[in-house]
Amino acid sequence: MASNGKDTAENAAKEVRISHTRLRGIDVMRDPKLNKGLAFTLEERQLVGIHGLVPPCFKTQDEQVYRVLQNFYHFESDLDRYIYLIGLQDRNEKLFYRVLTEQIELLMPIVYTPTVGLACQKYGLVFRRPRGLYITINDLGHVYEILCNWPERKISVIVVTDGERILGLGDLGAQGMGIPVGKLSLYTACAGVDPQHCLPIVIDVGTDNETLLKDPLYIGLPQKRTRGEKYDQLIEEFMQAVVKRFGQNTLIQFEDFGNSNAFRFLEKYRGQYCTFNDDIQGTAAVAVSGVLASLKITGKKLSENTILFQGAGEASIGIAHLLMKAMKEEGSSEEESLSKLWMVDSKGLLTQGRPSGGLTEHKMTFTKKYKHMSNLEEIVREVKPNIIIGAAAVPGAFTEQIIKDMASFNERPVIFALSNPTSKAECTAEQAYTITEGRCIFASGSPFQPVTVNGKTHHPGQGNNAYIFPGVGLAAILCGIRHITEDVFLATAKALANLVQQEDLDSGRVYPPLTKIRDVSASIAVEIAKYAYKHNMAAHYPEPADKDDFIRSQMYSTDYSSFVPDRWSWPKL
Ligand SMILES: O=C([O-])CC(=O)C(=O)O
Ligand SMILES: [Mg+2]
Repeated sequence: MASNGKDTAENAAKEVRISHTRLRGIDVMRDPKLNKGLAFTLEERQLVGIHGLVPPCFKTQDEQVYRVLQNFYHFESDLDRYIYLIGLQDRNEKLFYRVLTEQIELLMPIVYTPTVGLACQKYGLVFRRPRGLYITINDLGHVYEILCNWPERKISVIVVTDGERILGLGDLGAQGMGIPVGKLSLYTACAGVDPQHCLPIVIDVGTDNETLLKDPLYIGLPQKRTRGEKYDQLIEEFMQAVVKRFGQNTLIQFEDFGNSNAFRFLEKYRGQYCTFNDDIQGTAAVAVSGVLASLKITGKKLSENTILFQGAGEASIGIAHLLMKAMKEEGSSEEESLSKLWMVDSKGLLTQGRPSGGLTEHKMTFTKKYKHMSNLEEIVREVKPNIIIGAAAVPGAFTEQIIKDMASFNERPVIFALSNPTSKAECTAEQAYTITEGRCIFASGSPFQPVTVNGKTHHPGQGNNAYIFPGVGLAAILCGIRHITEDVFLATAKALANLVQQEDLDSGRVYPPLTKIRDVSASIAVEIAKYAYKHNMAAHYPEPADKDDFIRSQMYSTDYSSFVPDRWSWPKL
């Protein structure tokens, strides 16, 4: 794997990275990609003309990391920590990624869920420097020109949102920008995708959030959402413009779109572009992986489980379809698989012709010929699931009674409270472990602290798509995968489940620890690369013989580059 940037003799002996730039003087320090702060050597300070602009002392990157962490701990609120870290990202990118990579467990809850959710809600206040690209409905007909304004020419991955369903927090309009920014930080921290090749984008078509519309600090178009044909035209123009500007192989990740748009665009674009929807497919892969790993504890076959979903939106529908695929591989018929998957939405159990209505096409697949019930506690008692999955952002939906009942008809009940951020979780880790007396297999979308019950400490796993998109994306970029199929996500779910160790299972975790996420993402990328070449899905040739070596060698290094005199790239003085 790429070096973690420690300033050791061992690293010094490795290749020296060289910065080529025509910038000189203060501009070098103002460029976060080049800036090294106090780590510029005396020679470099003289060479680029910043001697005297930096205090006369020299620090290693290790020493800088120490200072960053001291600052980090000094702040009292997570929002302040978020602002500090984004500030660091704006000043010194290598240092930011070095700290994020090394301290992923500590910092991921800040740059990602849950704090990023709060940051989006307060984006007007948090806003310092713009990051990412804003394309509005008023730019219809000019999207390509806006993409051309982006300073980088080579872009490998775009995360795009229209802000309509930010985590479980609802419509945050243009303030949803925090999400693509956070997701792309993880592309780099978890999978080593060069930050220069990442582009966060907000499609701003307005917001229906009345509070934001009245908020003088709101950063987006202060108008109601444009929907219908004009909106679709903008998305269509955007997709075409991306390919025109950055090429056919640019990976476009849809993130936090509203339900019907998310499904529509996935169907429309999946066969045409290199694209996926993280909330449908990424979440599906991570949840299915958790379920597959849980089988190692329960000793059951997948198809022997009855699975109940609280929610019938992007996540639940995506998970259910991927589970069906996995059950099919196990030998179950479609009918048998469907009989194991039960769904509840805000109007109750999905039953055929239910009086409360509200059955969209996607939900229809999962309706049962069954009496109609609307109370989740009642439904749980009736259906007696082995696995219960919450993904509707209804905090507290898994009541004490539900958790108790799950523990009464299962030796090891599987309880996944996947809604984000933490405030939207269906139950807390503490509730799940204490009420089931430590017997449950628990995972949550946002992080929870370990819980000790009867002297045994349980480490809840984080069933978050962060385990999926960086690795899948890295493989897609490096192999030039044309279209990302459902099979890729099933292969990813299996690859992730296979990385779960016995010691993880023993500590109650159906995911590898977050501290290993960089290695996990690389391993997933290797598996997907093998899969892609085997199934003729990769456009980049020649096929690398040693995919492990190839993938890991391409990962971004957080080591500083050196500035050396370069008679070709330096202007005459
Ligand atoms: O961002 C996250 O933590 C997971 C996710 O995609 C969502 O909740 O929408
Ligand atoms: Mg999302």
